Amino acid sequence: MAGAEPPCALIVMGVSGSGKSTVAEALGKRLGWRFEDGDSFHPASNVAKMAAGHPLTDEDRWPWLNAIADEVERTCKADGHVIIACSALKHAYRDVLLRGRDDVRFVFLKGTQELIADRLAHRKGHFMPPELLTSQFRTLEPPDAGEHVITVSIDETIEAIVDGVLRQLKFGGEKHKAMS
Ligand SMILES: Nc1ncnc2c1ncn2[C@@H]1O[C@H](COP(=O)(O)OP(=O)(O)O)[C@@H](O)[C@H]1O
Ligand SMILES: O=C(O)[C@H](O)[C@@H](O)[C@H](O)[C@H](O)COP(=O)(O)O
Repeated sequence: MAGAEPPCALIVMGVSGSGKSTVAEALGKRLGWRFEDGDSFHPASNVAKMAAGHPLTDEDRWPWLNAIADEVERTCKADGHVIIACSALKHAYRDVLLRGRDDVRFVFLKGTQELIADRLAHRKGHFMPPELLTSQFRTLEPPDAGEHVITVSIDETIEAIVDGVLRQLKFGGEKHKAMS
């Protein structure tokens, strides 16, 4: 079950605009872990579809999720560490990402649609149209405690969010700096 072992991978999850890329990158810097943006694992067809304002289907998402799961598996098998930003909206998606591993932890960025819509309205240079936020919330199945998830409110500064995650992970950045 996820969470029984010290993590080799963290997956920062939540709807579009919840702050996954920003938080995951900052967390990666603090931990000395490699950061990967899940967006870069999408086939071009998925990006084009979202950019045109259409939500992805499960069929669109399986290959993308499997590509991210491959990356997690490769890293953990090589005794590396990685932090990945990936929406991981449904329970079934998170199961695909985990592949039964117990050394991968999810970090759920929780916030209201109102706050996230406001952030998306100000985000520049991203393919994802803010109009897809409603469908993201409709698709979202918030993780439950059995998924060993760390849940943090996004209504904080990035630094406070990162501190909160590290506290809940029960380690500070220093100890893990050399482990990337
Ligand atoms: N805690 C925060 N406080 C203020 N702005 C934030 C915070 N987290 C993210 N942002 C901003 O919100 C927007 C969405 O964040 P981003 O990391 O791109 O989200 P995601 O990767 O989940 O789509 C960006 O413009 C980012 O700078
Ligand atoms: O499953 C999905 O519908 C998409 O993957 C979506 O959840 C993801 O968020 C996009 O890649 C947009 O990118 P941002 O999350 O960075 O806005």
